[in-house]
Amino acid sequence: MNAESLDGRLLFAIPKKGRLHEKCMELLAGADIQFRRHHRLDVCLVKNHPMALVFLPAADIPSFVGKGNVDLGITGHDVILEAKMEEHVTEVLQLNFGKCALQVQVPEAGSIKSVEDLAGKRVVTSFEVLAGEYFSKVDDRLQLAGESRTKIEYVSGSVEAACALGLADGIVDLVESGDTMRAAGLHAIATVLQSEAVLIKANSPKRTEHASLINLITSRIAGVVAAGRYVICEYNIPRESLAKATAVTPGRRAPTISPLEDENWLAVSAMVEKGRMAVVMDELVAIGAEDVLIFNLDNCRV
Ligand SMILES: Nc1ncnc2c1ncn2[C@@H]1O[C@H](COP(=O)(O)OP(=O)(O)OP(=O)(O)O)[C@@H](O)[C@H]1O
Ligand SMILES: O=P(O)(O)OC[C@H]1O[C@H](OP(=O)(O)OP(=O)(O)O)[C@H](O)[C@@H]1O
Repeated sequence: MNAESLDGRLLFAIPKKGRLHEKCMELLAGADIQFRRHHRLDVCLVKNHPMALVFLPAADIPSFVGKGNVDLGITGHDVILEAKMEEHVTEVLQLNFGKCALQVQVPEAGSIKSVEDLAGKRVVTSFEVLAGEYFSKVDDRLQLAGESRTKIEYVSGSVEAACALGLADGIVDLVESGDTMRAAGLHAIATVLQSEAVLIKANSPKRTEHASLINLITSRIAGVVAAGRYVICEYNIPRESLAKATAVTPGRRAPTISPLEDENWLAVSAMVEKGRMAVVMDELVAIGAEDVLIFNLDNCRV
């Protein structure tokens, strides 16, 4: 592929590997962004839009978008702050995956119990900017100066091994399930920030002709994300219990209510947040609902 074939195309950056890659592939399919990625090629043309995908490390995406070389991107909120790009990009959508927390961790068995205990000692991390800012505030608060301030050291991966290897007294690393942390004999003593994957766009794009395509792609991706967040709940309810039942399933705008052949009963259909699904079903059954059905959404525009 040559540079000319990218002329006039919107550039959309996607994490090339790691935790966010697979979910991004699902989002692109759900948004009907069609492409064929040739083996080892990191740029590929989209067949059904004037767009090209660029596959990049998640950590590099904020600066490509922030500098306007790339128009749209998907990456973690954490790496946007680590790259100091929060004023150069707009987080257009939260994508409801890649959820994790950047936490200060220390050996479970050791004598360090708090951030104040750790201050002034050695901290190893892949997030040297965020860890540096965090401990700089702690050091200021404790009035630590010069050699007494916390020493932050960068490593690019396997951060959790640093304490066992004698390189660090504590680490700052991402935690999702906590399995990695526990397996390394560590526990969290503070949270620096919460993160999830986000769709970002350039605040100062090099090309301005793509605004309407950016809006179209954003709305398609928003539809796929919402489809993963909601289910459709349908049930039958005795007419006299309708008010109680619709208080449990108010829907996004309002529930759909249809008559049944039996005039004492009504059918209700409403969108429900996936995370509330089991509780909603419990409550509906307790109120007298029958035939409670849950349907997943493939896609939607809400
Ligand atoms: N355990 C996790 N759970 C959820 N999201 C995560 C997790 N680890 C990382 N992330 C998110 O994914 C982003 C990229 O992290 P990842 O470790 O996949 O990066 P990578 O260095 O590009 O890939 P790899 O680790 O394969 O080299 C992080 O900045 C964070 O936003
Ligand atoms: O709390 P958990 O669910 O165990 O997830 C946390 C781990 O996930 C990430 O690493 P990843 O597995 O992506 O590999 P990496 O160390 O190569 O970045 C992160 O750096 C932690 O090590």
